[in-house]
Amino acid sequence: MVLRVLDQRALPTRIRWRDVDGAESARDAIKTMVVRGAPLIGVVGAFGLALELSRRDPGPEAARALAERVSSARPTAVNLPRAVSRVLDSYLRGGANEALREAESILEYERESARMIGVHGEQLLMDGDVVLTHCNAGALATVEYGTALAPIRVAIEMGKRIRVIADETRPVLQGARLTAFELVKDGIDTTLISDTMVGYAMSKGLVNKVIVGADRVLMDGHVFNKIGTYQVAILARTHHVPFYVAMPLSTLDPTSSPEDVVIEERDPKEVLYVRGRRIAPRGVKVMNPAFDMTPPEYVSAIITERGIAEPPYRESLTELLGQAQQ
Ligand SMILES: CSC[C@H]1O[C@H](OP(=O)(O)O)[C@H](O)[C@@H]1O
Repeated sequence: MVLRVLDQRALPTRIRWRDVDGAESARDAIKTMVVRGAPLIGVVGAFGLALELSRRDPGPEAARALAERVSSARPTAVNLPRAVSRVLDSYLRGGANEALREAESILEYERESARMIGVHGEQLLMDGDVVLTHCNAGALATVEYGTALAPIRVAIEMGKRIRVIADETRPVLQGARLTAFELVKDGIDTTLISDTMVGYAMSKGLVNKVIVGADRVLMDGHVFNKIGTYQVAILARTHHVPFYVAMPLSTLDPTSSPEDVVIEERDPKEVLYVRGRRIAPRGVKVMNPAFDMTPPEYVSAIITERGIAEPPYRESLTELLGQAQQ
């Protein structure tokens, strides 16, 4: 048995599939961003580990080592280690079949969470709104509805006229390549802008709301998301545009402090090249942090599958988490 995943590095110009049949192929698919997006890498990591455990039944020590290989593929999104840990615990507790059942349960959880984020988040959108989004937090980052794109999809399903502005999201271009791909395919009115145009669009009153996804959210509302999110949040605050974060509770990290979170530094080539063409001279230095942190004071509300959390976030997120654990 294998998990067939869409190679997102080839989108939007080519549809290319890749098989994940174990821990190493899952690690490689996640690390090289064949698949990306916090919930989706959790799902792929879970299945990669579960498929290997069900094929080899390697025993506890080897299983722990395999889990570590998958969990360490990317450091920032909390969904990955959480999902892998759930599969490992299931294997240690109940064997290989239990591990596969846990992976399937994680998939179903993310599918239903995405839909419910849409149902709750839709209430924040008004007919005629133009919603700006950053990076890709759609079906290609999760399962089906997405997170940031879920309220947009549900609002449109309910008859609201919603238009989207997607920024390109350098350097990996998830906005231009993935969000635009998804929304055009769905027939949703979408305008692509470069990252440098966000301030201009807001200054001209072209943006009514912002919704972004998340890779890790702390209990006090610090949001770790794609690089560039922080500056979108600052601009939204400056222009009095509500800035919403959409995330399943699987992305909530109840224990870490901001200084504990590792911001992934990716290959400088992602900045030096665009689709294989070099755009900067040899010898230039490069920074390539894949994520940044947005402090809670810039976050208008956090949309989850259990409802909408409003400041102060420690109280509201604790309440929603408590409901989820009942
Ligand atoms: C719904 S999680 C999507 C989240 O993941 C993206 O990062 P990457 O493309 O590097 O996996 C980005 O931060 C999105 O908001």
